[in-house]
Amino acid sequence: MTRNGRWRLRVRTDFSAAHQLRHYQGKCEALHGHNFSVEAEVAGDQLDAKVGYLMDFKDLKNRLNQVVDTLDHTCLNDLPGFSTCNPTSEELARYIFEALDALLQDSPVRLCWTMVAEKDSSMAFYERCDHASQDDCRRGIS
Ligand SMILES: Nc1nc2c(c(=O)[nH]1)N=C([C@H](O)[C@H](O)COP(=O)(O)OP(=O)(O)OP(=O)(O)O)CN2
Ligand SMILES: [Zn+2]
Repeated sequence: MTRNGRWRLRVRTDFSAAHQLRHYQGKCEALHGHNFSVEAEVAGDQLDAKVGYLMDFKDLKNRLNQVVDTLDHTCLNDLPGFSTCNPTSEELARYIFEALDALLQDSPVRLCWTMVAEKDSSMAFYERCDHASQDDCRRGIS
């Protein structure tokens, strides 16, 4: 059967960490902590023929948690990934995107975006931006 649609899956997790924003003019320049929320969304157009899912939510969340575990209960500024850039929500979303994207190479889905929020009212997204259409966030489509 020919289909025009595709599926997207989104998973959510969180971590706690300390950070300070160098060059920030204000209280965030001092060391402080957040309970960060993290989301990741993937897309694909092939369901597993037997189970009828794109990818097991559990598997996707495990891979996201593998990345997030490298940040949990750390001082983010001390991590190698943030030696030259501030651990802002923006940089954290990019870091998580790149690490998770690598972990999804053997999977049937393509990572679309990641999101990091310090609180419910402020969040940063990092999304794929390559030659393929932004909208065609799936493998094999150019
Ligand atoms: N674009 C971004 N802006 C800010 C970031 C960031 O990562 N990206 N980060 C911070 C600090 O981490 C700061 O700790 C944020 O604290 P917060 O309590 O949210 O700041 P406010 O005092 O402005 O919060 P209220 O909503 O007023 O309570 C700052 N900006
Ligand atoms: Zn902060």
